Amino acid sequence: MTAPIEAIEVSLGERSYPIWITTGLTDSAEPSHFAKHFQTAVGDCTHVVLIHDAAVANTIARSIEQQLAQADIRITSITIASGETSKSVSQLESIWNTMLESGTDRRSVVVAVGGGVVGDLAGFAAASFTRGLRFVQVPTTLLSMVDSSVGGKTGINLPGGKNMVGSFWQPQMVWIDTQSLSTLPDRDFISGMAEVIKYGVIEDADFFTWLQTNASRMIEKDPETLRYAIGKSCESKARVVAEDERETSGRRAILNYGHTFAHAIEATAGYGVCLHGEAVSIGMQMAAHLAIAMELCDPSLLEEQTAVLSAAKLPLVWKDADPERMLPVMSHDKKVSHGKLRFVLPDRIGHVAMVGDVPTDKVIAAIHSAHL
Ligand SMILES: NC(=O)c1ccc[n+]([C@@H]2O[C@H](COP(=O)([O-])OP(=O)(O)OC[C@H]3O[C@@H](n4cnc5c(N)ncnc54)[C@H](O)[C@@H]3O)[C@@H](O)[C@H]2O)c1
Ligand SMILES: O=C(O)C(=O)C[C@@H](O)[C@H](O)[C@H](O)COP(=O)(O)O
Ligand SMILES: [Zn+2]
Repeated sequence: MTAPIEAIEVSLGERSYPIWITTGLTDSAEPSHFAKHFQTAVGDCTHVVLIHDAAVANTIARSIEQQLAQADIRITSITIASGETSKSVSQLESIWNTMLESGTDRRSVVVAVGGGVVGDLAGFAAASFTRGLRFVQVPTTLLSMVDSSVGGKTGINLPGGKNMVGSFWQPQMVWIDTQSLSTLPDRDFISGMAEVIKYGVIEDADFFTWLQTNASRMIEKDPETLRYAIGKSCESKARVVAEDERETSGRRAILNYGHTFAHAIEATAGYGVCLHGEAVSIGMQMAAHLAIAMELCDPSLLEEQTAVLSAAKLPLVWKDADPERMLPVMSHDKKVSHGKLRFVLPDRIGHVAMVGDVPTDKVIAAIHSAHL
């Protein structure tokens, strides 16, 4: 039997915070759980800007609003239209204006309720309004529970590049209630599986072995299996972020495995056409092909990765993969150093390295390898 609530610490000195993992406690008979943990994490608070995805407006966002109101906290509620196109300059400007009109001040707290889109957008609104407000993440998709709510990367997209404007801004607490996954569409759930599998390939070979048996059980949403995988993923992310909060030493860049290709797929397809996790799955395949071409790893790594991604029903190829369109977008990748692309490539399951000086013809071949 899983404990009703578990905590994982993100250890960042004075910016440390807890990730709480529960199943059903947000809506439980004793409805003060969220409010109690919220008040412990943020301290004094009389005003919350509750930024939530339209898809959860009548479920978890409403429960949280009611609990905060019962604790005598004034709420300014902002609903965000579902989908990647909301991570935009115009949506951010609209949030800033609502914050201004509603009397948001430096003691206000932003609470983000939704998937990675709302978390990244609301996090950047919190980081930028009056130069920084406290904020809390309440992730409601698998992807946001295992990845985007943890670690403090916030931001928005530009048409020519993913996450091009943003900041590192850590939350005060992450509140995961796995019960909210019951309403998540299958396609979005499966998209999140790519980031779960990523942890196995980049830094946790034992977790990868576990996924070889359990990935298919996860997509059946078996509750115990899900809780275990969410916990392992959060531990993995917290470990890496604690070692390199702002991606300065290079350690944190391992979390970008597959993303140089993935972000170019998302931008060239048009945001929202290929979901982030779908693009990460295809990008991991391209990266594994590239690692083999660079003689960094054995071809069996690609076979094992393909098997687990397939068990999770993730896509492995992209019908419109076009190097001519993708390479210019890839040149804006945040790992580019002195004008040169660098890739996170695996040398064995559970270990990756940052590799520069990759010949362009090999990159083009890797893109073609995952072209339908
Ligand atoms: N900051 C980071 O470290 C980080 C990490 C990984 C990904 N990301 C970003 O996260 C975004 C992707 O996040 P995502 O996969 O959560 O997508 P998302 O936020 O677009 O959510 C996916 C879909 O699920 C809906 N939804 C959300 N919660 C729901 C629920 N409980 N029930 C029913 N529907 C629900 C949303 O309306 C949306 O249509 C991308 O922009 C990506 O770049 C950021
Ligand atoms: O937290 C990180 O660091 C990551 O790289 C996690 C990624 O899954 C995530 O998609 C992130 O937003 C990508 O960051 P970017 O710096 O390449 O925009
Ligand atoms: Zn990602």
